[in-house]
Amino acid sequence: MTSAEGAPPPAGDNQHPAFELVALHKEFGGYAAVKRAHLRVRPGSFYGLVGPNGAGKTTLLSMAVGLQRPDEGRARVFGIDVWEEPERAKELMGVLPDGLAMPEQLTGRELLTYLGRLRGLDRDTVDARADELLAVLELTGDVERTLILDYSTGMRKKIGLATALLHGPRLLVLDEPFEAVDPVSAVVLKGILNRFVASGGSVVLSSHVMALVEQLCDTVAVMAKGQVVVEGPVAEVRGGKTLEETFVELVGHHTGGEKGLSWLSR
Ligand SMILES: Nc1ncnc2c1ncn2[C@@H]1O[C@H](COP(=O)(O)OP(=O)(O)OP(=O)(O)O)[C@@H](O)[C@H]1O
Repeated sequence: MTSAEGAPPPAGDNQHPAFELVALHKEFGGYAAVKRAHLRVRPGSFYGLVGPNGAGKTTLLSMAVGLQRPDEGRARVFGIDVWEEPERAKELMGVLPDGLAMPEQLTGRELLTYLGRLRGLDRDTVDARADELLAVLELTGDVERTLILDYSTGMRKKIGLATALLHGPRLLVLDEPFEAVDPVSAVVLKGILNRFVASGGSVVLSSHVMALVEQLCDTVAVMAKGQVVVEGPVAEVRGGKTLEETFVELVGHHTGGEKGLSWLSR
């Protein structure tokens, strides 16, 4: 639903969910990777999406942000339909997809300048924001001359986060933002995300690190086999245990760790 005038909701308008996924469904060759999944993220929420390998998290998030067309279902950002009004939705959203393809022959600064200009920011604004983002994410000094081609995986995550933040979105959708990021940089990233939420932004992130989700997020959804099996405030979902214990109880069914691989025994 959009406002009567068709204009984007004003920055402080919290009458819509920040992110609303309705019955999103995707099959690959008859295999349902995501099965009519629902999510609702309230404005100002720090929302964690967890699930075992292959649960469907990346497929769900990539449909939700407009990168992969769903077979069925809807995705809305502050009431704006991602598939019907992609440009308006993208103004409101900053996205860090999994395995982001980047222009490899650019430096980090060139990438930010290029994307900033593409998104309609004036040159001075782009330069000022790029300066700040590169400094905060420790991508300055010698790194400034490094092409993205030669970036490490963690550096790619950081420049990816910078591109997601550059246009000042209200919602961040981040697929495994902490993967391969060193502990010092992780503290910096957490600080940035916490500040973003404290100033009224909303964050949805997927992660395999339960301690991190427990530490950062107020709400969590657990996905398994293409479905959201539990969703709620982290404290409620944990129910007195650690999130990791709850997660393993909900989706863990492996016992093979103690048997087999006998050739590894000394
Ligand atoms: N393009 C594709 N073609 C065929 N199958 C796919 C494709 N993309 C995803 N899948 C399948 O869909 C399922 C969900 O994959 P997805 O990457 O969404 O899971 P995930 O929860 O993000 O996993 P992980 O935690 O390992 O990153 C998997 O079985 C995967 O093999």
